[in-house]
Amino acid sequence: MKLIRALDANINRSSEGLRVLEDMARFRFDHARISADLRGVRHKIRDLFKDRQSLLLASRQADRDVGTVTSAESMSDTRTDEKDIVLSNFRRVQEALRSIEEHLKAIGEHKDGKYVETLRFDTYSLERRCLRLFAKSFPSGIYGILGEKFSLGRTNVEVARAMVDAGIDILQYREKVKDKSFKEMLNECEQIRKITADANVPFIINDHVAIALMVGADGVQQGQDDLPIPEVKKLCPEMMVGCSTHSPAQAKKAVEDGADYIGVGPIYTTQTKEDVCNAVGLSYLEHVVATHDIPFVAIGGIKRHNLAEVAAKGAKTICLVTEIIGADNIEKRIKEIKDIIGDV
Ligand SMILES: Cc1ncc(COP(=O)(O)OP(=O)(O)O)c(N)n1
Ligand SMILES: Cc1nc(C(=O)O)sc1CCOP(=O)(O)O
Ligand SMILES: [Mg+2]
Repeated sequence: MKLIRALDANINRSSEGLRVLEDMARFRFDHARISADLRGVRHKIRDLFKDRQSLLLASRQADRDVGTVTSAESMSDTRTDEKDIVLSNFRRVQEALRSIEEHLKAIGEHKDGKYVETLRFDTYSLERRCLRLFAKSFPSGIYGILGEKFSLGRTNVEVARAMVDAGIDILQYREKVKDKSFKEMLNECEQIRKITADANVPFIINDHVAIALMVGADGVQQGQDDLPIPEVKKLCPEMMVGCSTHSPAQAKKAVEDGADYIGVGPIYTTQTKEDVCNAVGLSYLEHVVATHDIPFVAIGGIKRHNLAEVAAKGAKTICLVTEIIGADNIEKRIKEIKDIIGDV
């Protein structure tokens, strides 16, 4: 009976921890999928013991639990940091599942013990997914975009390395060279993923959702003629999904669709993008600043000579494509840009 009592306590402990995590994913991060997956683990534990409910209840003797004093005096009630709450609840759940596993084995229920072990492993990957939610914030500063056509003969990987070394704040892989295969792009993105991950620089992939998933990118960029944002969010629930917009109506729709950030442009005339619409000017930027809370990046024709006016309008993240990748000395160019932004 004493072993059953330990099982009962740990089933409750794991369920309580999972419920806290579920609510955190659901209400704090609006993340339906992670919340549902956590609920799935909780239900699987309950289902495993549903035929043993009366035995578990009969074993329960909370008033005689020698551990209640210690747990009431523990530091858990002083936790305030959200990440700390997530981490400690995962610990709690994993320890409880481990205890359930061992006690099931001790009463000869090896198969069930093994099953609980798989649930514990599930919680490790859920923990990684939850922690990524805290990292999903859009940086301010310089947004760099790669593209070999404009890189003066340097490879995307070489340019990425130079940009990261110079302190780029966020980097997008955008390769429009027609004769580059998916395999080649994947290979480049794998290398750039490593460079950006080591330097803690968010890495976004333009257009190609599959490549973004395969390399574990931090985000994916979609334009008006690319995939619908709600569908991409379903495919990449833990990534930042950026939507390129060129008008107030498109910005409104992107926000409604659940984009994590929007591109706002082209502010000035640009030759870098084919079939681009006319420059929208600073007025569209002003509209976004005045109307929306969503993070955004100003883009299109931005150079050193007009950068200050873009920043002065309230753009906190600014993208310069050819001004950076077309520079002979990328490190020097990024430093010049940082100096201009720093002065605004
Ligand atoms: C940050 C950012 N903003 C806008 C775009 C343009 O995206 P899209 O309209 O899909 O055009 P292509 O880049 O695919 O030619 C972007 N890539 N990044
Ligand atoms: C890729 C892209 N998207 C744009 C948009 O307005 O959506 S403008 C653009 C190209 C910007 O390049 P440059 O800084 O060299 O002008
Ligand atoms: Mg696109």
